[in-house]
Amino acid sequence: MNDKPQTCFIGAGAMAEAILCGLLENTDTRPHQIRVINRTNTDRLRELEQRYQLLAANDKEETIRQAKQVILAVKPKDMADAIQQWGSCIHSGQTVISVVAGIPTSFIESLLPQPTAVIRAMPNTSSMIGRSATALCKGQYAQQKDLEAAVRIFSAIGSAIVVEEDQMDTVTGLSGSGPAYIYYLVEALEQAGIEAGLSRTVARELTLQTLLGAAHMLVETGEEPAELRRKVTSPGGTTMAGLQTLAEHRFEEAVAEAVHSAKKRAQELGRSMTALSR
Ligand SMILES: NC(=O)C1=CN([C@@H]2O[C@H](COP(=O)(O)OP(=O)(O)OC[C@H]3O[C@@H](n4cnc5c(N)ncnc54)[C@H](O)[C@@H]3O)[C@@H](O)[C@H]2O)C=CC1
Ligand SMILES: O=C(O)[C@@H]1CCC=N1
Repeated sequence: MNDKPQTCFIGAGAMAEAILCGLLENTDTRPHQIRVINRTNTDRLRELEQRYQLLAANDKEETIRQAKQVILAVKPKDMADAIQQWGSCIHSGQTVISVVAGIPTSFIESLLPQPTAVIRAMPNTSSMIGRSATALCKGQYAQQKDLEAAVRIFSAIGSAIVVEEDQMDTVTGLSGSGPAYIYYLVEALEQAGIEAGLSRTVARELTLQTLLGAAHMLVETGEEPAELRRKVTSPGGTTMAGLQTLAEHRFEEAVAEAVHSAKKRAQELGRSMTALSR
């Protein structure tokens, strides 16, 4: 068995786990081909290694050097430190894939010792079950084949779509953060059901199946969401009353503002990093 790491994660948090779990479940990547490195939390590393049967990265520098892909999955504020700490082990024969919100490929390239292929990706936590919506773009040294290899990785954990880098912050606000908006909606629906007299179990079951049914309707019928919404809404009926209340509470504006605020935050994170490196 060739024990050389194919993929080395720098950062052992929720996102690294979601991606590695997806890779193991949905591709032919084997546990011995993955290594994970973090800063200090060895308990967390042992937990991931045990849970997914990974080999430990005993010599961290050598592990990074040997990996075909290095996936950067640290918090944006830790990015500069992480690249300073590990960047000297990264070389031009590798591809660096960053899932870090807001951080431009040019920033990563500028801190690496050699011109290196950098791919920026924005997945979401549904990678855990092979259902991420990921958008990707490439930096100045990455070739089409590097982008395609990254697309293959993320296609294995959901859908993967290539965009221009100037769209990545918008993507972050929409599909990177998106699962949280949906969970918030689920919480709100459930809570409303409970307050109106349903048991928690009944409210949960009805909410989840409604969410799943609506998602499948969108995918399987291919109809426009507005058209599907129209079909639920009988004139003078119950849905119309509910939708009117949502409109009165400026539902659409609230969602648009949420995406916009998340995008703005991604831009701020990017700018603060770029300023730090000057
Ligand atoms: N959570 C999400 O839904 C998504 C997160 N992202 C991005 O993924 C990145 C990671 O997010 P999470 O996994 O949620 O964060 P997290 O806080 O759960 O994990 C971050 C990990 O980085 C490690 N770390 C920090 N500094 C390090 C260093 N110098 N060397 C090695 N490891 C270091 C920490 O020990 C920790 O294990 C963030 O940049 C975020 O923007 C992207 C898409 C979705
Ligand atoms: O909240 C965050 O910053 C990360 C990026 C996209 C989703 N979660």
